[in-house]
Parts: sequence; C-alpha cells; structure tokens
Amino acid sequence: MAANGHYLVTAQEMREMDRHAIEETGFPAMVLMENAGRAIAEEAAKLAGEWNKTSTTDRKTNGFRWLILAGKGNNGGDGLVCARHLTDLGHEAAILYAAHPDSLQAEAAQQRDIVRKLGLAELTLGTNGQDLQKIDWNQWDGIIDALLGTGSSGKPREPYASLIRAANESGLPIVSADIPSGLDADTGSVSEPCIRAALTVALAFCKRGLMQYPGAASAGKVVVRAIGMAADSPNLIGVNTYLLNKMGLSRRLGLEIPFNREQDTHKGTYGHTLIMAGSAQMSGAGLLCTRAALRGGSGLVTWMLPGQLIPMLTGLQPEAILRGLDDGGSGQWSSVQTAELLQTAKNKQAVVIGPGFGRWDGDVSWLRELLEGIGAPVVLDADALNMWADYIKETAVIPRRAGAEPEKGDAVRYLAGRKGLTIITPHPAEMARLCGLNTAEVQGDRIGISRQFSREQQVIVVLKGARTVIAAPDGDVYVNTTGNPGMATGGSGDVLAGIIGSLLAQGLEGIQAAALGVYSHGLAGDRAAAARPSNASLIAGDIIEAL
Ligand SMILES: NC(=O)C1=CN([C@@H]2O[C@H](COP(=O)(O)OP(=O)(O)OC[C@H]3O[C@@H](n4cnc5c(N)ncnc54)[C@H](O)[C@@H]3O)[C@@H](O)[C@H]2O)[C@H](O)CC1
Ligand SMILES: [K+]
Repeated sequence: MAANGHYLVTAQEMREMDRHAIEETGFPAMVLMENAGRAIAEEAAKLAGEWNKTSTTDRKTNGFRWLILAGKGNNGGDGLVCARHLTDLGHEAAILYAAHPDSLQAEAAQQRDIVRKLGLAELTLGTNGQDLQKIDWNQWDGIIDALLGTGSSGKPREPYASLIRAANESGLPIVSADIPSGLDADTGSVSEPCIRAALTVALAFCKRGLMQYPGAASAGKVVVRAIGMAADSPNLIGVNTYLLNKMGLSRRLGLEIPFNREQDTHKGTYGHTLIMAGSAQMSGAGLLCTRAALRGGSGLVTWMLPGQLIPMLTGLQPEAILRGLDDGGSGQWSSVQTAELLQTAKNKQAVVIGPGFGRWDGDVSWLRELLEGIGAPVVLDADALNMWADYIKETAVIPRRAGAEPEKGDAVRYLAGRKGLTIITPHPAEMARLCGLNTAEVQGDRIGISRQFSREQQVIVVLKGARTVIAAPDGDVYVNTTGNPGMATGGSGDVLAGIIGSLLAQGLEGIQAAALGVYSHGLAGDRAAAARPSNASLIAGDIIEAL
C-alpha cells in the first residue's frame, strides 16, 4: 500500500491538494499528469500479465490491445499519457476521444499533441457520437476508462453515457483512471450508467466513493498510486476521513494488530462490562453480546436480564455473571427498578444497552433516566436506538439532512449532556429513524450523514453495513475495510455491540474502541468465513469464536 493509503478524500479536497502542489509547491501540473498516466499504465500492464496467464486465446503480441476512452478533461489527459506508456511497455493502444480532440485544454491538449506526433491510433465519435455503432469492440483486449474523473458532475451526458454502456456491454476488462466514470467520488453513489471496472487506479489519494457501496462494486479492485504530491498534503488541508485498515489503526489511533496485553496485569486491569440485553423471545441476543464481550477481553462481564430467563440460561456461559431483574415472571424488560440498574452500573467501566430488548410502554423516558444516571461509557444498540429515535421524533428536531444546520432542541442536549461518552451502533434503517430520513437517503451519503449526526448529538456513530462508517464528534470519520456478506446474519450486530463495550471497559478511548471493535469484528468474520466452504453458512457465533 502507498504511504498515503489511509486517507479518503473528496473531489474538492483533491482539487485543493492539486492546487497546493502546483501553486504553493511549484510542482508542474504536467508532471502530475505524467506520473498519473504512467501509474495507470503500469497497473493495467500488471493486470494484463495476470489475465494472459489464465487466458486460453493466443495473442499476436505479449501485450494487450487497449482502447483508451478519453474524456476532454484532465482524466482524459491521464488516459493519453497512459496510452503512451502502454505502448512503451509493449502493448498496443488506440485512443477514442469522447469529445472533439480540439476541445481538450491545457495539459490534456499538450498530451493530445504528443500522442499525435508519436502516431498513436486515434478514433473519434463524430460530432454527436453517431459513430459509436462503428466501434468493433472485438478488436480490443481491454479498455482504459479515462472519460470522467473528479471533475465530473451529475449523470454522464451524451456521448459519454452511450460510450459507458457500450464499454460495459463489450465484456472487456476495464481499468478506470482515478474513479469509474459515472461514480460520485464523494458518496459512492453511481449514475446510470457507470463504468463497471475490474481495477481502479486511484491517483494520489483514495476517493471516498471508491470505498462506499454501490461505488465500491463498480470500482473493482482499488490500487492507490502516488503521483508526486507530498504524502502529508491531506493534513495541510484538513482531510479527516480515513480508511480503517492496519495503517489507519496504527497511524491515527495508535493501535497495533494483533492487540496484545502487557505482562504485569490482572483481570481488574481489563475492566467490568455490564450487558443489559435479551428478553424471552430474544435471549440469544444477550447471550451473543455477553460472550462477545468476554472474547473481546473484558476482565469481567455481568449480564443483566429479566429474571425469569435465568434458570434456562444458567451454565450456558459460565464465565459471565448473571443478574436477574424482577420481571414478575414475564421474561420481559419494563421500566421498573431503575434504581437497581443504576446501582449495578455504578462500578462498571462500560455498559451495553439494547440487544434483544423489545419495546414497552414508557421505555423512552426510562432510557432517558438511565442514560442520565449512568456515568460509564455506554453502547446503545437495537431497540435502545429505536427508543431514542422516538424521543427525537417527539421533541421534533427532525427532519435533518446532511449539510443543514442542527436544529436546537431537547434531543440535541439529551446525549450531549451525558456524563460518559456514548457510542451508537445503528444499521441503516435505525440510522434513518434517528435522522428522520429514509434508508435510501442514509445509504446515499453514509459518511456525510454519520458525521453530521455525530457532531450534533456528540455521540460516536457506528453506521453498520458493508464498509461500516465510524464517526466521532470532532469530525473524524473512519471507513472499515474488513468483513464480508456472510456477516449479514442474525446476531452479528449483538456481537459487535459486545466487542465495543468490552474494549471500552478495558480503557480504550471511545473512538479507539469503536474502530478496533468494528475492524476486529470484520476480521474475525473474514477468518470464520474463510474456514467455511461458503460465507453464506457463517453465523454470529462463528465470529465470536474467530476473535
Ligand atoms: N488530482 C490531481 O492531482 C490530478 C488529477 N488528474 C486527473 O484529473 C482528473 C480531474 O480532472 P478535471 O479536468 O478536473 O475533470 P474531469 O477530467 O473529471 O472531467 C471534466 C470534464 O468533463 C466534463 N463533464 C463534467 N461532468 C460531466 C458529465 N456528467 N457528463 C459529461 N461530461 C462531463 C466537464 O465539462 C469537463 O470538461 C482526476 O480525476 C485525475 O484523473 C491529473 O491528471 C493529475 C493530477
Ligand atoms: K475515469
């Protein structure tokens, strides 16, 4: 991975760094473009080498025959440089201009002149793209998509759109320059159409959209290549979105994997986690959460649950302390015994509230009282989040959209005023309820919405789903890299809540616990999936065993 492999940037941030490199550092724009094009060519050639090994057809040359689709901006310029370097590497390359070649400007126009003088083959689409049908895609082995980069806005217009559709339908492998054309570099939303790449060579820094779905699926494999910009330029302009990989954990959060203990310690060093979870129909949620907190390393774990459930759960997890609430034989949570709950929470270093809870009359004010009384860090999950969403709704501080000013209201003070820190672990539908949005709106800008909610409510947000997003109130956001679709299974979230609670109890800071919890939950899921014939058969208990 490149030295800058843990930053995630927006198109605007990339422009600022671009400007800084060119204007403040004096780095020639032409050199950036040259480095970009060469990096794309090298990665494309590497990939072609791998394809050649597995291919059954004989090729004329060792090299591939590439069709470079060039847009009229700098992304197109990168494509022209790439074409030149591909021929240097023994491949064939022809350039298809999506716009009239005369419309290219500045560095891209210079590159056009160079490839012309070198005699590279050139195709155009005619004035209105009318020549699109004449393209014989069988002539080529692969496509370089240099149509649109970080300067694109909105849906691809004609003839770009038709060209993108045709490239996808050609069945040829596609290597995208910087981002797949049609992708929103900031959010990961994709237009219809959007290039479906086998490989994306992200230039200088990884764009956020490459790491959020559905964009991540369109990008294929992502390689980040340095192009001459200083590796710390994101810091100069205040980039605060990071990839949660080993580098991100180590450089941003001071955490090393594997996460080992100091020698001279005892179980008191590792804290006591209180799990408030499970009810008659969902006792398993509490059990999974408790077990995960134990495997997560908490020195002690107490599981508090409706007392009627105790006899049947005794002995299932001998390492845990069980504490039954008087439930009048119902097996359900209710608003009674707040004082006892608060007393139990007093000497705990972390409290997890919500897995397998269910809802009951008066639960919203019950939760509020509890949260005001608990001084330790709290993880709120599942129905506890639905209670809080109802509270926000009742106090009418919705709707709230990314970028809008927070509205003043009780709910804003509600958690911000807690003594201890709060981590919430919503899935997209729960997040939508909390924000007064629909699920599609949340998924359309997971990073922006998490960041805003975290700032407003002063809570750490863990927005679950493929590429979980973790947002801290100071504005820092992390995007997780571990995990697999096999983890979309009942109980997986209960396990995550238990791990994060456990790490909090061990004294990690909130953002450290959330980030390491999410990362290791995903890593364990990946290990557990690898040990099975298919990730479809993964169940939540497997994740715990693989921790
Ligand atoms: N970041 C860097 O340091 C470097 C980046 N390089 C590459 O440059 C692009 C960004 O280039 P830019 O010229 O700003 O924009 P684009 O090439 O992405 O496209 C702009 C071009 O396209 C037209 N356009 C915009 N939206 C649409 C649309 N929806 N449909 C059709 N046409 C559209 C617009 O009118 C412009 O003319 C970056 O991604 C890198 O690949 C540098 O080469 C090296 C330094
Ligand atoms: K592109």
